[in-house]
Amino acid sequence: MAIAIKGIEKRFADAPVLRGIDLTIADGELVALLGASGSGKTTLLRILAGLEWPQAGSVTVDGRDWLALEAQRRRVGFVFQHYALFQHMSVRDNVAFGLTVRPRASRPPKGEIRARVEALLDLVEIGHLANRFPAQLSGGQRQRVALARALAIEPKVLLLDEPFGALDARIRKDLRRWLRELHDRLGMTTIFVTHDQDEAFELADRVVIMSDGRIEQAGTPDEIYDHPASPFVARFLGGVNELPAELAAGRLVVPGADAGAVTPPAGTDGTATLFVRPHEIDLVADSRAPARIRNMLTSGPSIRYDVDLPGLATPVEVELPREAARLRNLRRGDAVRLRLLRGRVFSAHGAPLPPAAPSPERHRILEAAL
Ligand SMILES: Nc1ncnc2c1ncn2[C@@H]1O[C@H](COP(=O)(O)OP(=O)(O)OP(=O)(O)O)[C@@H](O)[C@H]1O
Repeated sequence: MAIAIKGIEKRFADAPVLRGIDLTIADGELVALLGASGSGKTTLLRILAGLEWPQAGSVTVDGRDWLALEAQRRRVGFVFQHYALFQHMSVRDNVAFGLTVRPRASRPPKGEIRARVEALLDLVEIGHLANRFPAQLSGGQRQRVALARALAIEPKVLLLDEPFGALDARIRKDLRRWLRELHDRLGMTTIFVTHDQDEAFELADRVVIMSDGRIEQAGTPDEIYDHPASPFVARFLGGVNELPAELAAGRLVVPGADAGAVTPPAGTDGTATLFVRPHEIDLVADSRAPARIRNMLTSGPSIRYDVDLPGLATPVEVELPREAARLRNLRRGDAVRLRLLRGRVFSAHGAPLPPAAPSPERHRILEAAL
């Protein structure tokens, strides 16, 4: 089902929680809502589920006005972080619940319910646990039961609110992969809320970054990683250096660093900020350079350097692959030139500046660095 959300506004006792949400989700898409606590993710999900109503805006699903439909008629599967399984019911009965409580006219016959539940338990790989009770299951197993229960009504849209939030990191990773495969097999439109950036980027076709009731950016993981739309998104993704820069006559100047490889943005001259990730910087020993290595530490397959650049309060973080670091043979206290290989430029008032066409100089520098 394709979902079109337009101009959704929601206030709780005059406190705005959603401030004009516009989002279109394609049929069969897997979308992650990612954002800090309180940014409105759960509220948006609850509006889609029919558990909350907005003060303004519309939601249409395959062209149908969803806000006019009661929750039960939306055919939505919903899984919360704190999966409320019925403790007194077996796994089998929990999964069958949504079907057995249907009005007689739309309730499938008993035999069909049984067959559907067996098939679902197999699908989520817990057929052998059908007779157990929730208290006899691990967290990951309970989560699978909750998903099977949500899938039993053959939802057209699956909404997951931090579905793996309460589980430990390793199980989360396994369940992530499993959920992606399940989604691809069943092909329904799925929206899930998460705090976890890795989870959103690994699992979703598209990630929607929310902040303070607004969508900051919606895009594929690559689009968001490579082209953050605002300093907020660039910072939210984390692990980025912010270097003061100047744009002058089509050139990007970063004091104390060599920015020749960064595509200078087209736009007006003036002050800007370059957002550059640690692995997008190379270091070259240069006794005349103003930057100094303050610290270095081994971090798995790479070496991380803290580099002091005059005028900057915090050191610039640089990450080189081990082999490159060995060739550079740098030590603490060495003077180095920072060669910026890539980066995103935002003007002083925060707007991203569109990149200009790649220059031959950029190609030359990038080739030399690789
Ligand atoms: N029923 C309610 N009554 C009043 N305020 C509410 C209600 N539900 C949510 N809020 C407020 O709305 C804001 C957004 O909450 P929401 O749960 O949508 O955020 P979230 O992004 O999902 O956060 P989290 O990641 O912590 O779950 C919060 O400030 C919250 O306190």
